[in-house]
Amino acid sequence: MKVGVLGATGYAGQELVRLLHRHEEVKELYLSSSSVAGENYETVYPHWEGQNVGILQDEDIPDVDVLFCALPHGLTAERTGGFLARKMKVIDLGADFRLNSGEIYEEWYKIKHPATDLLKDAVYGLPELYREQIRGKSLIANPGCYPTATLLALVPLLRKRLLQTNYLVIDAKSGVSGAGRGASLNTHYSEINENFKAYGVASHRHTPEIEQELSRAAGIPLTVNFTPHLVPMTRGMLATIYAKVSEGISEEDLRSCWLDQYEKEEFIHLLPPGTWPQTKFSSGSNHAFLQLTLDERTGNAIVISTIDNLLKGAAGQAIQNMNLAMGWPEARGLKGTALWP
Ligand SMILES: NC(=O)C1=CN([C@@H]2O[C@H](COP(=O)(O)OP(=O)(O)OC[C@H]3O[C@@H](n4cnc5c(N)ncnc54)[C@H](OP(=O)(O)O)[C@@H]3O)[C@@H](O)[C@H]2O)C=CC1
Ligand SMILES: CC(=O)N[C@@H](CCC(=O)OP(=O)(O)O)C(=O)O
Repeated sequence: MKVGVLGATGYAGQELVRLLHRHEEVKELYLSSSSVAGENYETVYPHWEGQNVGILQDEDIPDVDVLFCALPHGLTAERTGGFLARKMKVIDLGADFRLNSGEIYEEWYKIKHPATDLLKDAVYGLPELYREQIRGKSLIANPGCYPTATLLALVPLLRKRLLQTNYLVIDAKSGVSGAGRGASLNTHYSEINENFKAYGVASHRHTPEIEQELSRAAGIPLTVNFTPHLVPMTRGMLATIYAKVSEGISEEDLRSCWLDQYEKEEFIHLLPPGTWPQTKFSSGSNHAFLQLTLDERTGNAIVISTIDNLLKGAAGQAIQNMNLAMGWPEARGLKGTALWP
């Protein structure tokens, strides 16, 4: 099995390399970079010293069986038609194929979608919710990290009509690695350390992605209030969600709906009542943790989920998608719990 990674020098790319390097099916790995082709991978990431990962190639990647694209949005879609014509399976960790509509993409991403004709061929790659559609697919849109944390919590409940659709509030926090490796004013040390801030308020690009998938689950168009925050930690994501339950629905109904959906899932864990998700439960692993309560005074459910933004929120989920697309056991190469403490 030959695998390629475009954007291998980024944070999501590096996590892919870590997972692919130990994946038993992967025999040849091609790593590419637009800025440092010709360098050893260890030069970019010295912690890879002695592992012989190889030399970074330019973006003219050879034919591979599976190609992961871990590039900024807009750069993958323009080349995807060519990759598919060469019979490669493409898994895009960016946002280019997540939205069904080129117009909505343009509205939120502020660029014209480079390949709207391919949108209908893409599947939204959240395995626990769309497993059968992903199997054998050639073009997979790996979900965003905030959408992953949100959809895992809400989609089963909306599918079963246990929540009202007119009040969904998603208050989410991310570690700074979610913003990638590139330096920026908003993410450098003295802007982040001992600081905590909201950003993208009522305007974040993940809003239409969350709304698209929740509307699909609910069977009617809905909107959400979604507010992301940056917290002074490196990795991890925690979403606290407020939702009004449907008439007569109890906490037990919500829990048993989750149990029906997730009891056989290797990576999704329903915590025992009273134990609330912590980002460290997921850190360094592909596991997600969920908990909820029904606040009887307000009639609102409070739902909390946590994932590692770089794993279940990016590279880990992408490997799950590769395994499904190739017909291998879904957890191959993804075993292991979080680093603790
Ligand atoms: N970080 C996260 O938690 C998550 C990230 N994602 C998505 O995954 C993708 C990669 O993200 P991430 O690894 O965090 O980002 P990084 O900024 O860390 O990496 C992006 C990589 O893309 C390459 N690249 C190629 N062309 C360009 C270009 N024109 N401008 C900038 N970079 C370029 C760069 O490598 P080089 O210069 O060597 O070519 C760079 O290392 C993005 O679409 C992101 O939104 C999705 C979910 C979570
Ligand atoms: C902390 C932080 O900056 N996070 C990123 C989301 C990372 C991600 O999932 O981005 P894509 O949808 O582009 O793949 C952001 O808010 O833009």
